[in-house]
Amino acid sequence: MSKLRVYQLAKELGISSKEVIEKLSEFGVEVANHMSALEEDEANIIIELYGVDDKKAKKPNNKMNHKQDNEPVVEKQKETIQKVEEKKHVEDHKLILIPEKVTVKDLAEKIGKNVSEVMGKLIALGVFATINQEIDFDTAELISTDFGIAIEKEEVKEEIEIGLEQEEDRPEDLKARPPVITVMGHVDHGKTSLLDAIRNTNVTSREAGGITQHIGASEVEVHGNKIVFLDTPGHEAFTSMRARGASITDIAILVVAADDGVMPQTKEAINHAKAANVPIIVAMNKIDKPGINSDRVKQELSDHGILIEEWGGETILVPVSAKTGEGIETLLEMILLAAEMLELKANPKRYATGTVIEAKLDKGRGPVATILIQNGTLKVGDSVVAGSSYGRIRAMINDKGKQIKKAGPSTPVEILGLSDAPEAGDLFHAVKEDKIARQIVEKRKAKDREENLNATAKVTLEDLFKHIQEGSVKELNIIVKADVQGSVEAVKQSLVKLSNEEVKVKVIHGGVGTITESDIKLASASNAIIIGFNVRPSTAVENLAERENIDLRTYRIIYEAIADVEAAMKGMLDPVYKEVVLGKTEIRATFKVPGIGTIGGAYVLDGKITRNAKIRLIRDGIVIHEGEISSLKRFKDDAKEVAAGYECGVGIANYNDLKEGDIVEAFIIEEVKRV
Ligand SMILES: Nc1nc2c(ncn2[C@@H]2O[C@H](COP(=O)(O)OP(=O)(O)OP(=O)(O)O)[C@@H](O)[C@H]2O)c(=O)[nH]1
Repeated sequence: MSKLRVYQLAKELGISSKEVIEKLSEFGVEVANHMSALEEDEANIIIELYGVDDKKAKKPNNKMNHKQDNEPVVEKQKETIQKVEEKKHVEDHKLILIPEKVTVKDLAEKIGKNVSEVMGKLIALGVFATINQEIDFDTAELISTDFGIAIEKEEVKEEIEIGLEQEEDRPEDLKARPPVITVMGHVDHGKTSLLDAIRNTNVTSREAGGITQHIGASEVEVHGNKIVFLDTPGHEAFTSMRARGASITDIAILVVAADDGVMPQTKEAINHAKAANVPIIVAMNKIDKPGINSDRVKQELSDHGILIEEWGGETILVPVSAKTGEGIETLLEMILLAAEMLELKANPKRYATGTVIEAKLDKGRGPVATILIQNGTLKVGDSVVAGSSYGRIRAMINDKGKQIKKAGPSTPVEILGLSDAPEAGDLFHAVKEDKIARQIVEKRKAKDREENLNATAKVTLEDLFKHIQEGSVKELNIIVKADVQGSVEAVKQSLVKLSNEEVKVKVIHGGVGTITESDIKLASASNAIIIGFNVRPSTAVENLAERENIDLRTYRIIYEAIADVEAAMKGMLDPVYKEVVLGKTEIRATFKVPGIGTIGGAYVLDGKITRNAKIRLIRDGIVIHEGEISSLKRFKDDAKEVAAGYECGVGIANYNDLKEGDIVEAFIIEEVKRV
């Protein structure tokens, strides 16, 4: 007699595979999944527990032992079982939520481990963090997984999203929902053909021949159970959508052509599905082709961490042919079984939430979006928000092209009535009233604008040529600041003359004085670079420029600035050397030392000053001298370097006009390794 599989036994007894697996586990029998084959005595445990003569019993009966005098023993056993079940239930449902950043201490506490254990794992990863140091979620997840503990990222609710906060679902409101499937695999392995074949098995005679609306997802029905398939290529669903925080797939079908085996995109698909923690079912396609070697495919899968059930692993592999239809029925059944194990549930009673799968601007119908409802029920007339668009549902169309009035969890629907087309991966929410929807979107748009302004890729002389070639830069905006008006004018004129057919050089602002915060802001808003002559920005301004990614260059000689810009435009900029500022030191007193000259009593404000550094003397933001250090002392002793927060005596070679309040900027010249 062939061995009974878990799901077959479960079906026999009218209970779920999950229940069988759990019961077996209580009796010390661990099985991988519903496909696992059971030994006779293992199956007997369950059969005895649920009763052979009462096949459809939903609850364990106490006919384990038919002798009346053993009744108390049976009762006791049940009580044991019950306790284990309760404990397991609590453990299963306790979600450990960890924020994007977490201190080592908090992580240890949350996952119930000693700080030293957590640190040990961190060190093994090459991360030397202190107890109060923050680590990111990915690292926290690696460590927790290592302990065998699953954690989830705590979503931070932003103030602007308050209108979307909803109460937690009550357990009694949760109802089973259909699984949502993504098909992944290497190019030409048959993803599209497989989806078509699946849809074709499912076309009812009424629909056959009718025009099926393409809405980016479709529902098929197998033995009265629904399965939702997304058309989005699996990779996209896993990369762009995941990057935007959307997780829409319950199970991934990995299509592997039997005649081709595991290929680069197959590997990628495996990695994506694993990273997203989505179970995989392998559809070994094209089995109708002659001379295929399925063992080779299985071996290759195993080499990439996918061990199939037949080889003692957990992954189900179904041989199929999208061409002949062979195996499609089994594949669908396996999807349903896997879905059963996941116990997918949602609450149809709440406002709908979901994810945008596709969206476009339709000439006749306006913005049209296909959304997958993941929780709640969406009704025509509901006020909704999706990304930065909002509106009221004017009409809903299902995947069969039929207008519907409402749609529950795991339903893909096309919706009309949004203000603009949202983006794929945008989250979708129905809200109480139009006003809330509009407010949320206004706030989101304002935030986007602010972020965009900050995130615009800024032009630099280094990458100017690349931008010119790509055609993305047609104008080079420059801000010129100099110590005297004459220099400003001279630089402006020389720069403007550099304009050529591809790019026009524009000096959008020029002025006398040091480089200020408002220069940086202007550069940021107009994507300009800043050139300074004999002027230096303060540390605060320098930091701002760095934060805003502004290319800020300072020169002593006009010709050098012009030459740099010219070279950059031709793609020949070759800054073999670059200046690295070490730190700034303030002169707080001056002393005349006979035979040596003026020495400044100084305080190192930031960074450091070193004996061998070059220096620049800055007074009121203007460079008045550039040269070298002649002496650097701490008290009476010569010092090699003095760090921030310390006092020192500084002498400048061939320069005696030191004044209180002068800034000595120390720098070195480093060679730039060109990429
Ligand atoms: N013999 C045979 N050919 C198949 C089968 N499934 C797909 N094909 C063929 O394989 C080729 C690729 O199939 P597609 O469905 O376009 O593959 P895909 O993975 O969707 O390809 P991309 O969308 O380009 O990534 C087509 O020529 C199909 O006719 C099958 O089961 N048997």
